[in-house]
Amino acid sequence: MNKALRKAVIAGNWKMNKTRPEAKALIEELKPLVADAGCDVVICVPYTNLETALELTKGTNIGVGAENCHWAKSGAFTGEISADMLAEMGVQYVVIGHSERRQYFGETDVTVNKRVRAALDAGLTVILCVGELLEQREQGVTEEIVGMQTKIALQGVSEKELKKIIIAYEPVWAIGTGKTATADQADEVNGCIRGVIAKLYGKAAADAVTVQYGGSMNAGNAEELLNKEHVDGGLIGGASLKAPDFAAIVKAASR
Ligand SMILES: O=C(CO)COP(=O)(O)O
Repeated sequence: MNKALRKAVIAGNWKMNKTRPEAKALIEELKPLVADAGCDVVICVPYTNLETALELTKGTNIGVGAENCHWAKSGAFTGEISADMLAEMGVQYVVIGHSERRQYFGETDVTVNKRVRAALDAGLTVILCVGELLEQREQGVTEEIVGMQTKIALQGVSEKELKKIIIAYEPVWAIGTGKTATADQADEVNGCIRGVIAKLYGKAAADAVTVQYGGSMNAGNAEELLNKEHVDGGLIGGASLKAPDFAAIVKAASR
C-alpha cells in the first residue's frame, strides 16, 4: 500500500465567505480543535483575510493559502494579485483552476497552466483543481476530461516541482450541491489522475503525489472517502466554514 507513504492534506476553501472579524473567530475556534492533527491542515481564504490568517496561525500546524493568483509578476491587471505578492506575505499555498474560476471567470486549461507556473516560480504549493461537468460524466468522458485538464495544467512542470503540487479532483456536479461522489467514484477518478502522473513522471512520482477529493465532503462522509486507496485528503468548501465540521474531517484524515 503506497497510501501510507503519501501526505494526507485537508484544505478548506472558504470561497467568498467571512469578513475579517468572522475569519478571526473561525480560526480561533479551529486552532485547538486541529492542534493534534495527524495530517496537513490548510485554510485557503479570501485575499482580505490572508494577513489575519497568517497572524493567527503563526506557530500552529495550520497552513495558509490563497484561492487564486495571476500569472504575471506585476503589471496592468486591475483587480489581480500576483504569486509573488502572496509569497512575500508568507502565504504557502494557492488554489488554482477551481471550477468556479473556470465556470464564472473564463479560466481555461491554458491560463491554469500559466498560473501554476507562476505559483511554482514564487515558491508556493499549488492545489490544482480538476473535475468534469455532470454532462461530461453522463457522456462517459470523465477520464479524458480530467486527464486533459491535468496534463495541460502541468505543462512545463518538472518532476522535482511536482512535489509542490497537490491535485484536487472536484466533480463539478458535486460542488455545493450536497451530492457527493461515491467513495468508489472518487477513488476511480483519483486513480486515473495518478495514472496520468505515472505516464508523465513515472511510478515513483505517481505514488508520492497527493490527490484530494472535493465536493460536498463533510463530517459524515469524510471517513469513507478518505479510506480509499487513492483519496489522500480533501478540499472542503461549505464544511470548512464551521470549525467542528472541518475538525471532524481533519480527524477522519489523521493517521
Ligand atoms: O469546491 C469545493 C472546494 O473547493 C467543494 O465545495 P463544497 O464542499 O461546498 O461542495
